[in-house]
Amino acid sequence: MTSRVVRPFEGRNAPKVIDETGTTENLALTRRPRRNRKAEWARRLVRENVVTTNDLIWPIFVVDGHETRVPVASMPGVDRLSVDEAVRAAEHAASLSIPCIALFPYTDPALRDERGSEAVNSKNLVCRAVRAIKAAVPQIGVMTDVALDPYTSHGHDGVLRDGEIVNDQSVALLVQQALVQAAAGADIVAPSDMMDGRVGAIREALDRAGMQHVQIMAYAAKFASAFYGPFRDAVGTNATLVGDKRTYQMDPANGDEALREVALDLEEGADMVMVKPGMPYLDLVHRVKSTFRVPTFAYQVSGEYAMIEAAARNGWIDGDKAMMESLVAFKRAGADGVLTYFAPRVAQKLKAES
Ligand SMILES: NCc1[nH]cc(CCC(=O)O)c1CC(=O)O
Ligand SMILES: [Mg+2]
Repeated sequence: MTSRVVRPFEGRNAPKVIDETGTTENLALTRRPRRNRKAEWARRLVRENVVTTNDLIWPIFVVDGHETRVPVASMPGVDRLSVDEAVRAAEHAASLSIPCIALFPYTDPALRDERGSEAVNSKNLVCRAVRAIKAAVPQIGVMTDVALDPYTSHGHDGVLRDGEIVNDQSVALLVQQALVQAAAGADIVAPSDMMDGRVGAIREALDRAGMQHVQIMAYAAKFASAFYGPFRDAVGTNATLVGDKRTYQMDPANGDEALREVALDLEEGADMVMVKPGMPYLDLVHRVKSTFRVPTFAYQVSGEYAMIEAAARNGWIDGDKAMMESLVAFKRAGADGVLTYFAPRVAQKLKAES
């Protein structure tokens, strides 16, 4: 062995070079953490967290058309799917045992208006997709996004009046939107708009309409983030968005406030809560889970996906390994599940390894 002690150091455990070949005395270590890492079987034995297919929610973009797949340039590997293709994707997800998919529409620009009226049209693209998917693949969970941004001419999640996103008037529309989605067959409605009081209002309206079984996943701690850029390409809101969303989405500097937001949504009846984005906010995934002990989800958002894919496609990181590492990090932080564009790839990989 040619290993040598380079820097001299003293103490009980100092290894002494005992001959000119560089051989040393063993350190008198009681604890050697490396023992538990000595082989793959040993690492498997002490592994604290695992990613399973049960942890995955797959976000899917839908678009008008027939047998149509429109690539999202800023999300390599992700396409917008026409309803028939979305049904095929749902079948694929079910065959991989992915428990749930989440639908996001690219709304025809001609249908976008000041109030986002298309959001409450019971025959809109998302409602049609939900009906088709639930008819063909009833065993998969379908989640819909409650927010006006893909439907408004200004790209905001609520109603814009005199330069302000007006809260209570927005909530009234969001309630109608959640109702048409639930009536179409959505299993989970997921308000991502960050208006105050919308969870309670939606819960009450669903219950009054006899839809007590419809779950609410609240985007409870959602931040005004630069990591949503590619998503806004996918749903066409980069083109429409006027200004930014900082009067309703949270300031990335705040952590305690996220706990207050989560507490409110739980009081109002949220069944599950979400932290979004994911990786830059793992501290909050951990704090939310350890504070409330409720089903807690993280959204690995479009920009996170795009960063990993861009680096991988440049040969700068190993994409598959980075994907799995990012997902186990969510589990380690305490997430019960992750919304991720990688879902089918992860499920495929887990299936191949089992
Ligand atoms: N209500 C909009 C919405 N729902 C999910 C995302 C982002 C998801 C992603 O980036 O993957 C956004 C973007 C936004 O708030 O502008
Ligand atoms: Mg809130």
